[in-house]
Amino acid sequence: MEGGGDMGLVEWCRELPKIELHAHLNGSVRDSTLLELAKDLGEKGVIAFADVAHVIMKNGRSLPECFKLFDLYHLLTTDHQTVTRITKEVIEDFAAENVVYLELRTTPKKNEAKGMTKCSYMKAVIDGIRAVDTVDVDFVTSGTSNVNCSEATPLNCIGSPIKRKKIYVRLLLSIDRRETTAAALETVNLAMDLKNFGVVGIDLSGNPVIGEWQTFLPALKHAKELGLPITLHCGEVPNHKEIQAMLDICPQRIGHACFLVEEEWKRVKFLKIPVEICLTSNIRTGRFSSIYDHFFADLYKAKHQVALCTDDSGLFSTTLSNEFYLAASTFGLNKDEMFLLARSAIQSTFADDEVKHELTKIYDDAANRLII
Ligand SMILES: CNc1ncnc2c1ncn2[C@@H]1O[C@H](COP(=O)(O)O)[C@@H](O)[C@H]1O
Ligand SMILES: [Zn+2]
Repeated sequence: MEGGGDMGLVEWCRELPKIELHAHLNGSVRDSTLLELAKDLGEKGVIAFADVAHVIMKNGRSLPECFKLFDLYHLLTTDHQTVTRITKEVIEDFAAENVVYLELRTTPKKNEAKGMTKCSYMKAVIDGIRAVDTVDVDFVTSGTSNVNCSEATPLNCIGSPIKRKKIYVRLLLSIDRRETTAAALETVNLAMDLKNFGVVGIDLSGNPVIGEWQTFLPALKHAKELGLPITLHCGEVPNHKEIQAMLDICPQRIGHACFLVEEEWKRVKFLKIPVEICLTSNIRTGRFSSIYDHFFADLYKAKHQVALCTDDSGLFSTTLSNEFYLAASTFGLNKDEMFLLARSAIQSTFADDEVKHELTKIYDDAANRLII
């Protein structure tokens, strides 16, 4: 290791300014919060707390188990007040790990029983961003917005604008693979309405064995036409027809890419599509029996643009610092290389040039401390 003084690798990975590009809001909730929420619902007789607590604390989950768990998470978290709370906590947790730029993704949800629309869900998320108090947040990209949403409080009336910069938070709106074309289109239109509230793109996620590509395609095409960047959960299962179709629309990034075969990798490399890599998630869900088999090393050697990410830091009990440590210790990267890897994610963000410039300055400042 060349720099960073006597700092041990764990501490160094934590100190390193990091950029998180693939984090699902509900997958990033603290276990302690989930347990507290489950206890509340248990006392109200809505769920059996003992069964739920056991599931929340379990380690190592298959991909189908993860999606069952998300249904439970959503039962616990999907009311306005709780959405606001978890958003606040998740941002504070990322900031505590020295994440300097967070692209947080979430699926806007309708829940008639709670009087929730996709728009009011997002308003609750935005309230959560504004409620962060352990760090300063750069979030609002512009002062006003035309939100065609029938909320009592228009989004452009929520609280005061920008605080002093510390962590940049931007949002991606996720389309869940269970959704209809109409619901997916609604999400894209909402993203467009919220561009002035930190929304920078669209994600496609959810259980990869559910849903047809043709269902999402009109919404993704619409996003493209509107100039909204897209990232896709691509190749989480070996569905090669869908992988081809996904690459055909040239997304700005892809996530996971676990089951891509050589021809598909050739296309990803040719198209220079950055890949969001979630090591712990891929191992925990059983895609790779050993981390040494992970394709990270191949992409890294090929100098293909990659970003280390957590996916679901709560669900998989990880942090972005831990993901960097894992990469360094497994693939033998030194501190200089890790620093450049972290910094290189700037180009893959969906942020505007001004933010990219600010992030570059953050890394320039940190370089003296961490690698010289
Ligand atoms: C394990 N790998 C994964 N693959 C695919 N989709 C995933 C995922 N992890 C999370 N999600 C998606 O994110 C939602 C939870 O956050 P939000 O409710 O949107 O905040 C899940 O319901 C799923 O649709
Ligand atoms: Zn994901």
